[in-house]
Amino acid sequence: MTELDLSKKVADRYLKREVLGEGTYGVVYKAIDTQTGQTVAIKKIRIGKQKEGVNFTALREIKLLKELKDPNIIELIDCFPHKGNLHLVFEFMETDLEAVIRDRNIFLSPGDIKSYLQMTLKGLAHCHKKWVLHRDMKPNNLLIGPNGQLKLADFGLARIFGSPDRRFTHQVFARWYRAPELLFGTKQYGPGVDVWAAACIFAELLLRRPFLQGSSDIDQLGKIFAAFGTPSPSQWPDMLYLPDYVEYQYVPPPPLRSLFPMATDDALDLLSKMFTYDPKERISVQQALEHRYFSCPPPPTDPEKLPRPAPKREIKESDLNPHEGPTVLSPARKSRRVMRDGFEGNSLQGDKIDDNHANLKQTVGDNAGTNDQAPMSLDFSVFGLKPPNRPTINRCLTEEVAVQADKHLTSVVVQRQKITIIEEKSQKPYFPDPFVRNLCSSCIKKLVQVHG
Ligand SMILES: Nc1ncnc2c1ncn2[C@@H]1O[C@H](COP(=O)(O)OP(=O)(O)OP(=O)(O)O)[C@@H](O)[C@H]1O
Repeated sequence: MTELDLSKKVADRYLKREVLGEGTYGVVYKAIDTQTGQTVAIKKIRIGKQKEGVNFTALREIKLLKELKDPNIIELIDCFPHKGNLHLVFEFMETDLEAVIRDRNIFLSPGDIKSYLQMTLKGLAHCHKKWVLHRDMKPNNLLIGPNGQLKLADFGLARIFGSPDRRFTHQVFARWYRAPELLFGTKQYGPGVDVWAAACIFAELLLRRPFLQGSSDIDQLGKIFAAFGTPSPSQWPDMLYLPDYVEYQYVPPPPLRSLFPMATDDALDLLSKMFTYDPKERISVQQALEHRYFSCPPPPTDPEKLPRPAPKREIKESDLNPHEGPTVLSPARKSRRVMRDGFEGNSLQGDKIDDNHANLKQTVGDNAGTNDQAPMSLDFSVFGLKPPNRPTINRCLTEEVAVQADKHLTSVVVQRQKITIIEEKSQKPYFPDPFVRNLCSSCIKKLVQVHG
């Protein structure tokens, strides 16, 4: 039997049902395994048409993932090539951690948070033991099964198929979980990148909102430094030699307690160890699991007793968590200019949001050395409102800010394409350039119409 016959035979085994969604690597279908009757999720990965057929190196690597069997890792039941696509068959999962975090009807007790973090770390520990990194940890990659078990999904895909293409809007927010060494362009990284991401998820569980919401890679580093202080070379000696290293203005670290007012001392201690700048000094997943946070009361909640989110597609806008908790604003980066000269013809709506970031990055490079005021990132909590939804393709992320800004601002002055927003009370410029930078041209027009 040829490889092709074999793959056709396997493909016939699964009865495709509805599309569950589309991710970075392709479409995911619900399906029934006709041999076992089991409901499965099939991820169809586009690998393009290749003359020599499917990419068997990728296939071989994927088969290795099949060996990664652990209660906290989603089981890769099967994989097969079919019509130029790789099909990965996974156990079907009900929901994911993002849905839990965002469902405001769910109260997460300290024991619940501990349980979710423990399951996350246990899954990671198993893979790190086998020298496999995840590289794309985020709450929607942590799936939750019918018995409350949390399982890591998309393991190793980033390595096998390359890093997710960040031009896709739905991938933009993966940067919120990226370790500083990745943001500084390191080529050599290890399990520490997953520990950092797990720390971001821990923080998100505590705050019920994403912790460090950078709008570009540069802004992401700014957010990180604002939260933990700008790292000194003695704190992280290798930092100076990283490919994309640039010096940031020094900011001292605020007390961690001020960012997580409700966390216990043990939780804060573990969090600070997971958020260590130098990846060589960062706590390992195994050490994290042995931290006293897990052995001291309260015990982690039994997975079966964890609060269950409403089925994914039934979550309504009104159920989303309001934005609460402290603000993290970015410190300025030295010697950079991010403001573009004009906005006309530079609409940044919808699926082009990330192009904006690309433009900004370009501008930074082009203007390195100028002394314009470096931007602070806009943090949505200054408006005391909910954070932006994770974007969908057609959503203008900045629109919401513009609308909220309406309530607080009195006028927008447009002068030689430079826009100043005047604050109501003080009548002084409010969030100058950096704020405007975050608005797309149509939002600016809207503001101008209202106030100008
Ligand atoms: N094993 C599974 N069981 C049930 N639903 C799943 C499973 N795997 C993925 N899904 C669903 O399919 C959809 C697409 O998933 P996929 O993992 O490809 O992308 P994503 O997680 O939405 O985004 P990204 O690619 O950026 O991680 C999501 O709604 C996801 O919840």
